[in-house]
Amino acid sequence: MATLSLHQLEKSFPLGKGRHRVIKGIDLTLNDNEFVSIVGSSGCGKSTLLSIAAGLEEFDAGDVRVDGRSITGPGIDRGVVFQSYTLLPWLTARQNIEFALKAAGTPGRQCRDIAQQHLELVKLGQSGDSWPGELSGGMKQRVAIARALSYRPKILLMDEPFGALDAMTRHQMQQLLIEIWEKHRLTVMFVTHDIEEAVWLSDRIVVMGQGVIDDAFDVRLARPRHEEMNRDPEFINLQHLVLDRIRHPAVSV
Ligand SMILES: Nc1ncnc2c1ncn2[C@@H]1O[C@H](COP(=O)(O)OP(=O)(O)OP(=O)(O)O)[C@@H](O)[C@H]1O
Repeated sequence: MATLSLHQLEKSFPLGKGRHRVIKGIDLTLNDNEFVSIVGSSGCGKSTLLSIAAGLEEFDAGDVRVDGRSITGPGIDRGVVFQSYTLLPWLTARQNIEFALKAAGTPGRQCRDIAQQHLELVKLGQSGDSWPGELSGGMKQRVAIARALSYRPKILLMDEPFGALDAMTRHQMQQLLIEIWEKHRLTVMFVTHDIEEAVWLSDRIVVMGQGVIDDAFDVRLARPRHEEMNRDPEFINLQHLVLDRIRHPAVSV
């Protein structure tokens, strides 16, 4: 069970002599095991919202709850993956995961086994001794996902995780993510600029306007999803609806 709920969230940054209100009273709940993508034009506040949910960014007012409990900072109930790989270059792939496990309080003797299990989960079972500099972008991002999942969070927060990857690798990573999501019953918040990716992956797509939730669309395509689905009229129609909403916001702010 893992629900993530944001209530009346407010966030502003200093700007000149005043403040720039970036999140304006957002209410959003991600249900247990739900895959929710957040899309919206550049600068509308997607990353800020995700960072607040991760506990990495403070907020001015409102409440963030995991299973009903207010959070005040990062926690092992939430795993986070960013676009930049954020691996420590002086540690091997396995050591990067072990480092996170130790920080999460896992007894030292268990760390190696858990790290190996998670390398296998992301199909890098043979690459544990590689240095980040020896890995491709897709492999680095798989290590970052393994690391985020290693301490068994029920919520995964991902900010443009595949944005830096080529189309083929990106597609492989999307498939891997869906496999992991189905196996581990995760609740996922996924920020992306790619509407096709959002439709392909999600149960629900939330469109942000400037600091607000502008609209939301349920994705009613059957699972498991497969490549040919992007020719399905429902898939294409939904892509157009989402794009249209980004271009023509419903909520004026
Ligand atoms: N640390 C900060 N200090 C000041 N302003 C910030 C800070 N972080 C974000 N902002 C501002 O907050 C607004 C929202 O930024 P945010 O990165 O959340 O948007 P985004 O929707 O994720 O954008 P993009 O799609 O381009 O990544 C922007 O106007 C940005 O300039």
